[in-house]
Amino acid sequence: MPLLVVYNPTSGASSAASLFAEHVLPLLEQHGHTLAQVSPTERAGHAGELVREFIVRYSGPTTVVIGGGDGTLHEVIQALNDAPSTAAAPAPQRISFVLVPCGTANALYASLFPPDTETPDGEADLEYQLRSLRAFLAGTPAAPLALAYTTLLPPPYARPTTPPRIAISTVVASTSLHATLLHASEALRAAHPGLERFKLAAHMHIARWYAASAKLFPAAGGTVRVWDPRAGRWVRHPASTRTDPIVDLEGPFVYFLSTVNVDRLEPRFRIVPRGRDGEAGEGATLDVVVLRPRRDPACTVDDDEARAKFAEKVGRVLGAAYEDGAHVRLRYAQDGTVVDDQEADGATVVEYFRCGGWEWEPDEVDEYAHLVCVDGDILRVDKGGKAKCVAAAPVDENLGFAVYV
Ligand SMILES: Nc1ncnc2c1ncn2[C@@H]1O[C@H](COP(=O)(O)OP(=O)(O)OP(=O)(O)O)[C@@H](O)[C@H]1O
Repeated sequence: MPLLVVYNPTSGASSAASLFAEHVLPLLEQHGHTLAQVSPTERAGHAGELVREFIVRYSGPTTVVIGGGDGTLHEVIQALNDAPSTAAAPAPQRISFVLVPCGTANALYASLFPPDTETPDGEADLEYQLRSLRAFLAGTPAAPLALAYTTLLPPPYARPTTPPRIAISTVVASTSLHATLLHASEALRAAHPGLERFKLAAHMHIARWYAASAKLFPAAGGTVRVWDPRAGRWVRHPASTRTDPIVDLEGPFVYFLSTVNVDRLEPRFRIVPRGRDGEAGEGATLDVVVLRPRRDPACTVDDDEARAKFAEKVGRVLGAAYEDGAHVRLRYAQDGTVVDDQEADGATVVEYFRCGGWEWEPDEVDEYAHLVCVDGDILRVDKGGKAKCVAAAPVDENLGFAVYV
């Protein structure tokens, strides 16, 4: 099978070039692999172009050794999906990735290879970075990746001129705080190349509420489920029945984030702690984490003071996500205090859903509610439009994307 090596020398701490020259390429050669092509990316978008050109030249199943973060993988998958299907294009084949994590967050890699809890942040050792490569060298079969397809729908009164673009994620599709902070964090990249830029951006926007409504759709043939921390299992959402399975969520929202394939967005930020525990036979699903201030019994008005008070609770929730996903256990006491106590009377602070898809309809007046993040790319819903996201799994083992684990 032809082997393409692509790495993004600018991702994360800009260490990909030396990692590949000193370790990745020598290891591949020592194991007898012939490298059909080795290409560092030269600009944004280049990784996708390189992989597209490669599979036109070498038709058939392909393995790509990819060095970068989640954004680099996203670019490749997006470019392959956007490629025009012409008679001259090769028939689609499975593409398998060897991931070499060189990015800032490396959410997919950290989820596939959860870091040792004893290892301090930022001190992942070389052997840890080579685990997907070692799996490939050992001949382990690649595991299929689920995908999420996000579409921006125009307002119902608009006459569509082009078909809506579909954005594909292997990690995250989000709105609200997460989309806003990813948008804001890009401006901080030069000054803060590490993970701290996400915390800085979160701090800047943590008191913002987002005016929107959302719907959750079940996975094929099922119902929308919600995590019950008392029972320690998924249960049917009370509003989702076999005959009427759609769950409506009214805003305002603070957090609305959905994932596939992952249980964390950074090595320690385990925001969807059940995200790697798919259940057999349930098809492709999304894990969705939602924070809505109106669930807080102390949050009865909407003014600056209420938002500032709720922001403290948001900080507590996001902090608990760094404690092995403890945020999904937090509940409100009667007075709105956030407690880690399953005997507390109130609702869970976080709503943690498992579903097949969602739809997000921002209020026209709320600019920030129009932002959608798809694996780090920021999209904007048209005024009067909606975003829709659905989960999908490869239909057979010869198609789609897979990763060596
Ligand atoms: N040679 C290049 N010069 C500048 N930008 C590049 C180059 N090659 C790729 N890029 C861009 O760099 C962006 C960031 O890469 P990537 O997402 O892999 O790293 P990261 O953001 O540090 O990691 P993560 O997404 O895991 O947080 C990519 O979206 C891509 O568009």
